[in-house]
Amino acid sequence: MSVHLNAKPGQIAETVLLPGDPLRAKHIAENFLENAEQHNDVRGMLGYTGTYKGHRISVQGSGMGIPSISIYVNELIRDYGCKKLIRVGTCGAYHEDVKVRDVILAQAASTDSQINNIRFGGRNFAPIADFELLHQAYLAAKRAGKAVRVGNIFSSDTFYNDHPDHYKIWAQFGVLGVEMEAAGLYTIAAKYGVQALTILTVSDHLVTGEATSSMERQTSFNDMVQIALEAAIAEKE
Ligand SMILES: O=P(O)(O)O[C@H]1O[C@H](CO)[C@@H](O)[C@H]1O
Ligand SMILES: O=c1cc[nH]c(=O)[nH]1
Repeated sequence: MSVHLNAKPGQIAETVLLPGDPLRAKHIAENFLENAEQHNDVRGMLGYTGTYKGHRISVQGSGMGIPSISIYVNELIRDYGCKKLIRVGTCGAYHEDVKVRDVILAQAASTDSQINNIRFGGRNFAPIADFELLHQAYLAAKRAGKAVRVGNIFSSDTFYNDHPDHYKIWAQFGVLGVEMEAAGLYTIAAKYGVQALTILTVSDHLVTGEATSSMERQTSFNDMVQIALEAAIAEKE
């Protein structure tokens, strides 16, 4: 047990998929894992553990924003010994050639969060994905014939921004889209020397205004989950 997880010792696998939405965790457990059992219900942040192709995998809701995912990632690593953390989230796209429902592998995460500014005394840390996981996710996508984009994304502290045009400077520097957690996940994984990756499905578009429904964000985007699971179980090359 930890402060925000009531799983018993050993109930959470070393590999954990992390959707922000706890109901997406339930959807993944019910549709992708075998013999899935719920391991967490604290604060309704559902978590499950089952198997995928014979490998033990957990899926744990992480909530929205860097403060929330940081709580779960700290406890998963420190209290449950988790070693491979793959966020499966949604994002807004910054470029016209990145389409709604496209999948993005987040190679790095820029941010406006002040957490790392405080942590590193005003100097900049570059939060990056684990290369092996990124590589395996890319290969898994290729094998499945799914096109993916790989690049920098923006982990924002706000969903509703008072300066909606601010995204354009990130777009100009090649950042593919916006979500709210990856920079926190990558930083904490680096601190503890564990593997982390963020895989995102584009749920809405800042340029075109196109958007998916909240139900689709909860229950679909299966390509991303498949890629995450295949990357999670891939043997190191
Ligand atoms: O769909 P999830 O994984 O929650 O990710 C995105 O969706 C939420 C905002 O709607 C934020 O958490 C953002 O990062
Ligand atoms: O954080 C997010 C997630 C999806 N879409 C956005 O615009 N922002």
